[in-house]
Amino acid sequence: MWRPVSRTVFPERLPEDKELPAIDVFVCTADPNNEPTLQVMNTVISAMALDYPPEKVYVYLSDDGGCSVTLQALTEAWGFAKWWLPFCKTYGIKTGCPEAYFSALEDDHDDFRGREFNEERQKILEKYEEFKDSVTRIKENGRVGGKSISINRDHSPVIEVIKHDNTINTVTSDHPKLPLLVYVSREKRISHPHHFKAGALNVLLRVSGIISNSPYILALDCDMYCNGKSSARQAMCFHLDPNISPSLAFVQFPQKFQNISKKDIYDSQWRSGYPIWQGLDGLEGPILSGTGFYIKRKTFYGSSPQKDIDIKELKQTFGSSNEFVKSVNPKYRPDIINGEECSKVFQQEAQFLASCTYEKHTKWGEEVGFLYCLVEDYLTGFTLKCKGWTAVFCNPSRPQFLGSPATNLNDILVQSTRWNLGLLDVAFSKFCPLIYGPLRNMSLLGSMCYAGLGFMPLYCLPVWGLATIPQLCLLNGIPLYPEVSNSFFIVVVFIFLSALLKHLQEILLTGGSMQSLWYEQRIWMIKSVTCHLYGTLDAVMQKIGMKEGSFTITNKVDDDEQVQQYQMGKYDFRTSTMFLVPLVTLVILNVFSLVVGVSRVIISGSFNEMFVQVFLSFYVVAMSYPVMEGMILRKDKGRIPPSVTLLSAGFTLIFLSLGSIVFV
Ligand SMILES: O=c1ccn([C@@H]2O[C@H](COP(=O)(O)OP(=O)(O)O[C@H]3O[C@H](CO)[C@@H](O)[C@H](O)[C@H]3O)[C@@H](O)[C@H]2O)c(=O)[nH]1
Ligand SMILES: [Mn+2]
Repeated sequence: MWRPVSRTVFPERLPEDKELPAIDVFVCTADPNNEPTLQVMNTVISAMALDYPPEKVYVYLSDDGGCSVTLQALTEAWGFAKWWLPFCKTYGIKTGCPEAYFSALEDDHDDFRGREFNEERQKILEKYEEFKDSVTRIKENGRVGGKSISINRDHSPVIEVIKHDNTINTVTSDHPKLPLLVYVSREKRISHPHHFKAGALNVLLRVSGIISNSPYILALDCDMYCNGKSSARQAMCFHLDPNISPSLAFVQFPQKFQNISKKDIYDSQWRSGYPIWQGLDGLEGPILSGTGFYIKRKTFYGSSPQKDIDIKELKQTFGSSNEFVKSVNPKYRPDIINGEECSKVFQQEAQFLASCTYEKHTKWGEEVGFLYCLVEDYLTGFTLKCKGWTAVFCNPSRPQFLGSPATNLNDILVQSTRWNLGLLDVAFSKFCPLIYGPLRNMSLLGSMCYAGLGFMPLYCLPVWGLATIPQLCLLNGIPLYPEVSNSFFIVVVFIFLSALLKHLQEILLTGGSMQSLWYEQRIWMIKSVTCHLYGTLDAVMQKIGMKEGSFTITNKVDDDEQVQQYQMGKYDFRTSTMFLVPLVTLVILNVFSLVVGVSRVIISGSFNEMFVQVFLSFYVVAMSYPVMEGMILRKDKGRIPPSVTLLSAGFTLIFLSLGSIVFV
């Protein structure tokens, strides 16, 4: 049964601080050119500032770019955190993210706090400015030829405990307790596959295993900062609840975004997603969504809630590190946190665990850790459910994690193509949710939700069909749908309206406006005919071995002009011809079929039998107004280049000739 669940937590009922379990926070970054270093550091600092005993928080930054710039900036971040954390604590600042706090995105009512606070705030602001300057300087120095920072794709592992302080457990006013901060850059060799984010997370799982081995892990993308400080305690309300805890794998918070424009023309908030997460919470739990989740470490070690790890096969499964194998026992407390210096032996072991050959002949990425594919979150979460683990969806009114949305069409389409490829790749593998799910512990409804997402890229087929076949038939005088006077006409109207009204209902229930319907329908159509199509083609090519999947990092650098256009609700068509041509071709085809169709209806009086087809062309044309505007009226940089229009007109001609061959 579909039973959407809303949850409330009571953190005041948690046990005392000294009884709370430790948490390892994993932050991933991969490219300082596309992922602004300052933003990454803000995410790290916001995680350090979580409202949780600092000696029980260990923050790990994985740097897949292997850039010394990131390491240097992290050291600076640690220096700033020494000021920032006590300030947040003393004054109960609601967000631990300094950038959000100082840029007044935050609603901490500072005006009412008095002089002492204002002086202190000013001092911290100066420290923050100094920190920002030093990050800028570090980046300037790191640029090659004044351009971009070079990504090191061939290097040995680098693991550094940013500050390991023996006084970590003592508190004095000038020596605040800070969470341990660790920089991890795994070994990269061009000849070795590195499995993208999942590979990075698995290295973090191992390295953290011999440093802190915390029973819970919070994973964060580098652009998703902790907007609230209480997420850890909120998550523990579930993880420590004896009624659900034994089978509970993770607590997922929604991915929410700041600065979404009013019109949200690219549906960056992905509105349709979270009602499904809530519904799934009534079954086995929400889909794992890559970032903002607190997960039990044990779930990564291949066991099910009822069955423990097979001790005999430890080394075949986890690789040959004795230290790591010891850590698979949740009770194991590594030496480093008992106050020992970060020894040479430890360094060697950590480097071994982060080397690119470590996983050879082990089950990492296949059965343990994050599973290797482009959508590691979706697949890992799915297999956990199949083993009998459950999850909960925690969606408090104050968003606990906030990211920056993609603000231009190109970023949206590139990102979505990658997801589509990844999803379809899973859907067509042995993990096909419709088969693998029901054969294991998953309910049919739960499996169908996973399948709905996994097979989503195939939407390109019906959408392409609806955007071409009725139109070509109309042009060739072939009626496809019931006549208006036919009683079956009502069925067509019912199907069309019910789909539209269902979407409208979702929008209105989630605080959107009537207008949002058009924006969301439009971007859905744009995605269906472009990135769903390319994702599907990529998946097919990958299956037959003609192409290898790759993880193009989503750009996180905002271009001011693009942001302005986005905020005004203007589409930015500066994207590749590959994305524009299918879109423009379909628009031209529909305009043509509308004009000819209407003329034909008037001349031949066939309104009755051709109504639905004329209406479909009209609907597509009406939806595509911004595309036509981009082709004809706009003269700015974000318009559709005439060369694309010309090329698309050529493709339309091909369609028309094909249509007249097939349908005549
Ligand atoms: O080789 C890689 C590639 C990516 N990343 C990191 O992975 C995160 C997500 O990458 P991003 O480019 O932001 O991709 P998105 O499409 O925005 O990410 C969504 O989709 C991913 C794959 O499904 C999920 O892992 C993410 O959590 C989810 O936010 C970022 O922190 C990256 O730095 C790495 O560490 N190594
Ligand atoms: Mn992202």
